[in-house]
Amino acid sequence: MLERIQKANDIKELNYDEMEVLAGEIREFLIEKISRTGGHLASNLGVVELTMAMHKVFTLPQDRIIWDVGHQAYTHKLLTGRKEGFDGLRKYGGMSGFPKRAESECDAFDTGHSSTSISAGLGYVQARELRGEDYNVVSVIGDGSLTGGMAYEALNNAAPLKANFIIVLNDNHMSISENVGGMSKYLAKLRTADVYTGLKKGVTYALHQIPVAGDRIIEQIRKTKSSIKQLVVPGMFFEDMGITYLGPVKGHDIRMLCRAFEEAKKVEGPVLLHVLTKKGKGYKPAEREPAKFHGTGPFHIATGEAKAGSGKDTYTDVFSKVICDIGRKDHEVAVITAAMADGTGLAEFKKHYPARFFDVGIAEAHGVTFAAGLAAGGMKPVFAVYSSFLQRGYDQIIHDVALQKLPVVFAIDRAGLVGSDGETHQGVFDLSYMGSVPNMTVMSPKNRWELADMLRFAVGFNGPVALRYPRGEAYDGFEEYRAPVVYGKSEIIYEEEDIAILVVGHMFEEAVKVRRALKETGYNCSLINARFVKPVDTKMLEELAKNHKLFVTVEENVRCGGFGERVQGYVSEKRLPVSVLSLALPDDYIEHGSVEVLRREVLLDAASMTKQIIARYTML
Ligand SMILES: Cc1ncc(C[n+]2csc(CCOP(=O)(O)OP(=O)(O)O)c2C)c(N)n1
Ligand SMILES: CC(=O)[C@@H](O)[C@H](O)COP(=O)(O)O
Ligand SMILES: [Mg+2]
Repeated sequence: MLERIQKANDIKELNYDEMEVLAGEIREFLIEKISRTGGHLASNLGVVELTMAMHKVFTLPQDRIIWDVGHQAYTHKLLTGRKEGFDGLRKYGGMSGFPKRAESECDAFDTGHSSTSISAGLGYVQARELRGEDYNVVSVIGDGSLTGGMAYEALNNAAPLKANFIIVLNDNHMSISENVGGMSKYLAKLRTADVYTGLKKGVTYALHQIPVAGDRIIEQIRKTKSSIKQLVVPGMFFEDMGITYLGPVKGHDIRMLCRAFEEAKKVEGPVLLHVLTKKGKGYKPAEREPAKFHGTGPFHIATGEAKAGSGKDTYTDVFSKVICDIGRKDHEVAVITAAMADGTGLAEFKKHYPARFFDVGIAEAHGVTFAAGLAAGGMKPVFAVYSSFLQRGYDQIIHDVALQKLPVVFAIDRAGLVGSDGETHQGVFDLSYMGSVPNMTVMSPKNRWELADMLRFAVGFNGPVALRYPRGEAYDGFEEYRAPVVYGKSEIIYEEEDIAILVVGHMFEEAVKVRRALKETGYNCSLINARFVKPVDTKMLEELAKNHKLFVTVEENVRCGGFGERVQGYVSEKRLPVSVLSLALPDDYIEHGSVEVLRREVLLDAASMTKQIIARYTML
């Protein structure tokens, strides 16, 4: 069947029996391809039938499907003529793992971060109405993504709409790990609505049989919060807002899904179609461990075991161990994650100290202010969060944390280039956005030992601290360089003259190679581990300026607002007699690919940096 799908809408030629065969083939295809390339397996296996039904009922690219997060859009890519792209999935120059308008006209909106789909869909709907156009708009949001505040802002805004807008709630009761919170509980109730409704109808009937008193009881219940109506009409939360609720629908039954979409199309106004799916459906290891197969590297299909892995600790592993140790000794330390307990390494803390572990859902902005509240209440909160997701909390960082000088530690994981997730996930802005906040201290470790030392320093510090470290294996070189962390002080690794490399965090490993290459070519070169990006160690700059002609700053962050600009600013302001070469990321978005390849592309690999330094030095 898959052979018959060459382009968008080809699926319309298949009957339901053929579609069922196709669903099986798609699953086989996805498992086979992702076992080689890695990718988001479990979520994609869960939406095979849902995607097929949408492609059967709607016509692309006229109709617009907006995928929340977009990590589950693989079947959509397959059905829109991108089968060949799967060999290069998430590789440099290859197909993205997320929807991209630049990749296909069938991708209506670029995503990667969660909870945006209803807002974007509503925007499309209003544009359609204003321009007098005629097409369907379907936003597909998962139950995990429905924990994000933006989704509610959008539902609130969509409720009074008079025109058709279809919101699909893909409910597999999982975020990356188990979903959390009140809405998740509510959805669990809706999931069993059939049984529940039947039961309540029975209760109502029985009450009616009681002469006089029965009717009174029903009336009473009607007035209370748990009214009969609430019990017999599933989806009341949505209905009461003015959003038509349809469902729950079995998400692996193609016929039923198609019927439900046909119904949804007829509704005048916003309609929420509640679809129940199973994460990892059709691949036993993923069904058993959906969190492990949410995003996976290459694996052996027969066992589900990972193919690669050096066995070395990642920076996340180091953070995980140290924060547990800190939490064991200091009972005022509490940790927060925004639905990334596994990814940030906080799952271990949860096991040992569940009362001081908080998963706030995919709600980074709330997570920041919640941390501020914890700090104001006397706790020492550590919010472990990916760099790109923390972008969501910028105002909260300023307004709720830094303005009040509250001691919140931001353990910023996935800082720098993250690789195959691409533009939306590269953690390349945090030095700029954190550095621009008054009262914020910004630091980054050169190796695993320094991450441990800095984390202890940060937790003991009386003010907000941003501690950033990257995805991947922790560098374990230079263990002997472990001078105590002192506020605002950098660390001299090699002291010479002429050229001084001042490096931020994990780029240290690359800078060591650069210095070696420079030495081999006959240059003198000092190497300074910046440690603090804010405040910059200006005393050190003054000292270095006495016998160096060139400062080279190295950081995996955009140049704009980064460490290099801070150093350059100080040098200009004080008229220090040195040139500054800032090696950083360009003012651009960086696509997917391995970190190694991407660094070469942006000239932040050791060889390219060495060349740039020599070129600049020779010009002096
Ligand atoms: C703002 C933001 N925070 C965190 C993430 C990481 N993340 C990606 S998918 C996901 C879970 C989404 O759950 P759900 O929407 O239910 O989709 P499912 O994987 O269950 O299909 C999370 C937390 C993200 N993409 N964006
Ligand atoms: C889709 C999404 O946002 C996450 O699944 C992300 O891909 C996780 O990245 P890591 O693999 O770095 O944990
Ligand atoms: Mg889910």
